Amino acid sequence: MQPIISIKGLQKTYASGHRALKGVDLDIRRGEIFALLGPNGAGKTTMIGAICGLVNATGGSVTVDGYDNVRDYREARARIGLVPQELNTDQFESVRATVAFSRGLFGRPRNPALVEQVLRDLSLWDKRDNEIRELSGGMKRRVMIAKALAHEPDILFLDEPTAGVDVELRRDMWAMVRKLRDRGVTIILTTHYIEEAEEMADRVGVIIGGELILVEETSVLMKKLGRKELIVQLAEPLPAIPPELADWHLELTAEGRELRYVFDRHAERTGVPSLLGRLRDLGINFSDLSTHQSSLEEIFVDLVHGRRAA
Ligand SMILES: Nc1ncnc2c1ncn2[C@@H]1O[C@H](COP(=O)(O)OP(=O)(O)OP(=O)(O)O)[C@@H](O)[C@H]1O
Repeated sequence: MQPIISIKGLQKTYASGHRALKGVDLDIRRGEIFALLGPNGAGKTTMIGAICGLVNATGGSVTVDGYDNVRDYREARARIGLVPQELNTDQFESVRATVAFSRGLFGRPRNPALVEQVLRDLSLWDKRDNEIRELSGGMKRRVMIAKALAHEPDILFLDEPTAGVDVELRRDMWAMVRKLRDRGVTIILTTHYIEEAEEMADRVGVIIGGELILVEETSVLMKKLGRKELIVQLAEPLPAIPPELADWHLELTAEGRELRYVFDRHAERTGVPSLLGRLRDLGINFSDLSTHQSSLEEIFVDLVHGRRAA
């Protein structure tokens, strides 16, 4: 199937000279939930802006459902709903009018029943006549989503949808995202949280320093990220790893005082009990054991180094 969004060599250099996107290639599949994961300043918002035509790319191209997002801007943009990180709406307007107006902006005919449905889906119906400024922060976020959905887009972008929201809103947000996906809407969200990507996304892209360094099915990525390290502090230093321990592919560090074993924390058999049993059989005593789970930051660093080495 033809991808719904096709990004080729996308570049953005800001007037300051900062290269926020360094040639990104990516195809978004029709109907998937795609999470763009990366630390602060990685280029996530710039990338969304460049796809939606809000940021002028300095190189490359983007097609949305076959429409070039510069040449055929209106056609491309009409297919996209965008929920930005920041609130950008008239604070004195009512909730219902805001959402209905947004539909009109895309040249869609009036459809009060649809606006009602969108407001109900987002638990905003009771607030329909309130002015935006009277709403709580969480409610305002919901309005931004309603606004993005008012013209029935095929693609929804959510820029850090759960940054600073409470548990209830987060849960509602995910329920809504799943419902939209079931209706065939393609969803692209940005996040700092690996757990969020794990829970929600079909695929994950990792962006660092303006480069998309990895795109992977979530299940495959989680396997890679599930690596954990066991460190065995030895009572007596070893000159070398005994051949009887070859199966575990250990590393001997700290001048022979530590054995390091990397395992998959999701695996049914981690190999840890058998390793400890074998150490005992070989008469290798240890003074302490500790485990270490890679943090997202370390994983990012590893990915970047791995890429440089390659
Ligand atoms: N208008 C601008 N002018 C100059 N530099 C900018 C501009 N907008 C963003 N940048 C820079 O481009 C880089 C990428 O910013 P961007 O907002 O895309 O990152 P992000 O991954 O969305 O970060 P965050 O997770 O913090 O939202 C950052 O270094 C940022 O300072």
